[in-house]
Amino acid sequence: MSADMEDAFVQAPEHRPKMPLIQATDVPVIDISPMRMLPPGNMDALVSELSVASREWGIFMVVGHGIPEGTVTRALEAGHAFFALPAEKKAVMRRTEAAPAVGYFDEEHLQNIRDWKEVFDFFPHEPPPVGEVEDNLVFKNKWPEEDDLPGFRDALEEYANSMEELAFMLLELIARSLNLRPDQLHGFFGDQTTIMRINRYPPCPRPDLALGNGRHKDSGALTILYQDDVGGLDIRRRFDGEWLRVKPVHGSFVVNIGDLIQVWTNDKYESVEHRVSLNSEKVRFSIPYFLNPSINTIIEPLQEMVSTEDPPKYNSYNWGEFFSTRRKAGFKKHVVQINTETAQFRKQSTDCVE
Ligand SMILES: O=C(O)CCC(=O)C(=O)O
Ligand SMILES: [Fe+2]
Repeated sequence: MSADMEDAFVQAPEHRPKMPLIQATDVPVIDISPMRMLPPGNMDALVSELSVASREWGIFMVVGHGIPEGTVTRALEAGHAFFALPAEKKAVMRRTEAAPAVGYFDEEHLQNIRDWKEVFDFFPHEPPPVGEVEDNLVFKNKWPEEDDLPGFRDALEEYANSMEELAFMLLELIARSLNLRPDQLHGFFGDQTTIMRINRYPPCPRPDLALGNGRHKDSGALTILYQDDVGGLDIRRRFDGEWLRVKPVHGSFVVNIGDLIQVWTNDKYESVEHRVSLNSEKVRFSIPYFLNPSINTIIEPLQEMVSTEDPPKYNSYNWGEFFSTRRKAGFKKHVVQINTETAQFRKQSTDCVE
């Protein structure tokens, strides 16, 4: 199809980016500094801003988070150094079909089409093994040798610790905005399966045909994303399906409401569909932190979020099984696409009438 790019990367015509994109100028930017004051400042305004952003957008940016710029710079520099390693060093850390959870990878297939990117993933807390079943994921990080990349692991762990603190602050704000106990969501994250990732999107000869990340919704609880100033993150506007570019805001993090919050809130908050567009000149880096619950969590709408007038819109599902299927599905192209969307657990209208 294209002389300078393999067909594996080519998106179906309806999913190709149509340039130029509209800039999303009004994605909410939320200053969370009242959360960090001792004693905490008045949070009412903050909680209601967050509620509107989560309800209407499913995505917002946070500033006033208190994370030192140096923490971000060190993680970013570590990422640059990692991808500059010789291919044979990266190959040692490569995801394998038997252990497709974390490590280095450059063949992820979101929506069964290859993404134009390379990634390094790790678990900030290695989760306990799932059990005896042979088919299960191996939860073991694959770090480079310290001699090859001095300070790499420290820089990423420092960044992950900051993200964890921020993630728990956001969970508290979300809980407050739903009139739940401030720590009500915290209990889901005991043996968390959170993943941190560094994405490197190289310049692409055909940004009109390929994507750095195919369209998707994040399946965990929350994603906190650093993006550099190149730009490429696009979100899909709900009311008309139009794709908009999220302009990078220096010093901010992008927060995505994930599918789990959508299910827990029985659709009061909704995750946002997004993707990454490419360009032919610049390398782009981003660092997502995917806050995921404990492996054996049963996911279903929270009792407090349902009523006789608003019955549960989702069937229960097991996070570990879903997580494992989704990680495995993205490992390669399948003849028949595997359904790894949270939407598969939505009750059909006939299920509701029991
Ligand atoms: O690189 C980005 O801006 C977004 C990445 C993303 O959506 C993901 O890794 O899930
Ligand atoms: Fe994403």
